[in-house]
Amino acid sequence: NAELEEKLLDQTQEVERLRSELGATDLEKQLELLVVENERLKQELKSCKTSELQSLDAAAETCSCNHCPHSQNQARQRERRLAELERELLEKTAKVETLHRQLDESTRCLDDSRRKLDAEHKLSLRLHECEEELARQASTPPRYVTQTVEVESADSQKAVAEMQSKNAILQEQLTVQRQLLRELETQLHESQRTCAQLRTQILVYEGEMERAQGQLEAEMQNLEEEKNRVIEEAFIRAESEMKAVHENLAGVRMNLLSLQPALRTLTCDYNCLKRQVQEFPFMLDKAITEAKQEICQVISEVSSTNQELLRKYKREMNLRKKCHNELVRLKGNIRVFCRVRPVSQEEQDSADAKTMLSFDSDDDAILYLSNKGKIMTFELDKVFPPHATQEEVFQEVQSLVTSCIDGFNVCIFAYGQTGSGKTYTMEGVADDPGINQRALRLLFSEVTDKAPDWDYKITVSMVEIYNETLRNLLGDTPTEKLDIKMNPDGSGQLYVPGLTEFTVQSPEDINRVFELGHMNRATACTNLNEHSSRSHALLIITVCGFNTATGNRTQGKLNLVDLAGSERIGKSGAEGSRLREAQCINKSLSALGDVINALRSKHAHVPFRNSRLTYLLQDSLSGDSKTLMMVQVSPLPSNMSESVCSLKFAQRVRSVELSSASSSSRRHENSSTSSSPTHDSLDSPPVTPVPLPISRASSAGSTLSSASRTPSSSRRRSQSQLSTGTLRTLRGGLWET
Ligand SMILES: Nc1ncnc2c1ncn2[C@@H]1O[C@H](COP(=O)(O)OP(=O)(O)OP(=O)(O)O)[C@@H](O)[C@H]1O
Repeated sequence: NAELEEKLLDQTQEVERLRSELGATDLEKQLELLVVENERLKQELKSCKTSELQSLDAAAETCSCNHCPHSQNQARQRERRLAELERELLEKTAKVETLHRQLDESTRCLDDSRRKLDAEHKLSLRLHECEEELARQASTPPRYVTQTVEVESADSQKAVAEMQSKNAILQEQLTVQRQLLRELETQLHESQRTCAQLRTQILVYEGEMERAQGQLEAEMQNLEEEKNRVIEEAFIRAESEMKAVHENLAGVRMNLLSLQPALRTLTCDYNCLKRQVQEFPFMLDKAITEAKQEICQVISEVSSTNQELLRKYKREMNLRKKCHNELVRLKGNIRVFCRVRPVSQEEQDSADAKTMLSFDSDDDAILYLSNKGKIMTFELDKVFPPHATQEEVFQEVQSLVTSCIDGFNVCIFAYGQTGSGKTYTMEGVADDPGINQRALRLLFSEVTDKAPDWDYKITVSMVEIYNETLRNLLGDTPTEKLDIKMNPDGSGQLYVPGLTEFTVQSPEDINRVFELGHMNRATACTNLNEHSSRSHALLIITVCGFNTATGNRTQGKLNLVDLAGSERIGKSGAEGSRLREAQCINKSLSALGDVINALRSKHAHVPFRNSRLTYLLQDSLSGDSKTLMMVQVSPLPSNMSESVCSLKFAQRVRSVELSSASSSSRRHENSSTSSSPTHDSLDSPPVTPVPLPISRASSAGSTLSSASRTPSSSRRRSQSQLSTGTLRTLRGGLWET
């Protein structure tokens, strides 16, 4: 037990030593100091940075050349340096944090050691109690004898055994304590080593911080110097600028002194102007009143002049109309031109190329024809040689075309055998158009020129007559057959139900009309060339005018007709459909011949109704209408007999005087209407009696401006003539007389 006590004492002392050693370590103090120092450094760096930035800002403000690249460069360098210092500080802070963590670890170890020491302390207390117990027991008087007895007694043996067991427990505890002590010693060593390392690191950091501080101070020194220099420079510059400003100020003062008299003059002028402006409204009112009076006077003068001019204009218009009518009367209402087509390239190569036609160089109305050794002379109104251009031909017909603007009905035929150039003259080719296109364009440009005094409306219809059947070439269904009917309104006028009338409002519309007409004509047949030779093509242009100044109205109609080929196909022994075609062509051409013959012979009855063609053209063939027949002639010897026929027919037609026949014919045929303009007195303008308006939209269809009422007997006569052979009528009537 004594030995045990001794050992316990030693242990206790050792524990005490260790406790004193571990109780207040320098490490904790040093770390605390280090943290405080670190904080201080941070604060210092922060304040240093702030003051540096402030001084830089102040320097930049005072320096007027803060855009100077040198100072900008320095500022950038300083900023970089500050950023480096900041980075270093951050690194150090991180290291301090690591040290903190290590210190925490050590503190935790110390806490463990403390807990173990507490347990040891408790054990030592317990040991102390045991010792006291032992001492107490030792102080009791020795009872060796008794004890011997007692030893041998069961109680003493029990007590010894208990003591021994207690002793064993204490021994065990001592072993555990020793073990603990050894561990604590190891930990202490470890802590000491860590402490030494931390101290070294702290020393290193302190050195680094000192170095950083030194750099910072040096940097601040530099910045201070730089600031002073910049301030100095700025001061010098400000001084020089101030000097310049002073000089300017002196100049401005001088100017101000010299400007003062000018200002006084200007003020005077301004006052003067102000007075004038105040007076201006009164002057303006006065001037306006005077101007109004003058304008009223001028307007009344102009209006009286206008009235006078209008009266003169009306008188002149009447005079012009009269003169025109007189001219037409002198020239004859039916005019006949002849056009000889050129020999084509293919024909030139053949043996038939030799032309039998010749022209009079002094008279453009004479054509010579050599037939069977005889020279025949034909006198017409105009002969166009093969080299005549489309333009030259149109020049001759354009006065007729424009007369329909004045309210006349005009009819232009192209007559001749197949291939003699009728279609070329009327329709022309794409790059060299014929009379049709040129006429429509001319009418359009003329009526456009007459605006705004005249308000015109041009409408166009296209009709084909094939085998005595009328077809609407501008309609949606060109194959549909049209009929000529008496208008049910009792006016006695003819009309064509369903005939399309296209209003032309622009030059583009003209192209559209011809394209549509051509397309519709082509769709209804297999061979367009052949079909066009066997059918009559009519372009009907109506021009309605209204004079906005005089209130006059006019309506004229222009019929442009490309007739079917006139050759004697009936003699060639054609059969079937060709024979029917020939009969229909001959019927309509002979009816045309009959009509012209009747007009020429001043017959009381003119048989307009004998064919669709003459029936349709009735208003343009009678009265004061103007008719032009363009006889087309082929120059080839093989076509000579047909050319002779065509030219003879043309010469007979030329002698017809429409106007003289008009009165009687109109009496019988056109009792209800007249196609010619009315001849008024000198004072009143000519007013054309306008037939019923024709409208494309009207369901009733188109109206023909005159109607004929052929007596039934004459109609019967015409029909019988047709049935016995129209060809004979044509040849026997006009053609071969
Ligand atoms: N004055 C001319 N200049 C140049 N070529 C012409 C002239 N006249 C007619 N031709 C040409 O002659 C040919 C026949 O002309 P076109 O078709 O006009 O005759 P047509 O009398 O209308 O015949 P059809 O009765 O068969 O319709 C066409 O190739 C046409 O281009």
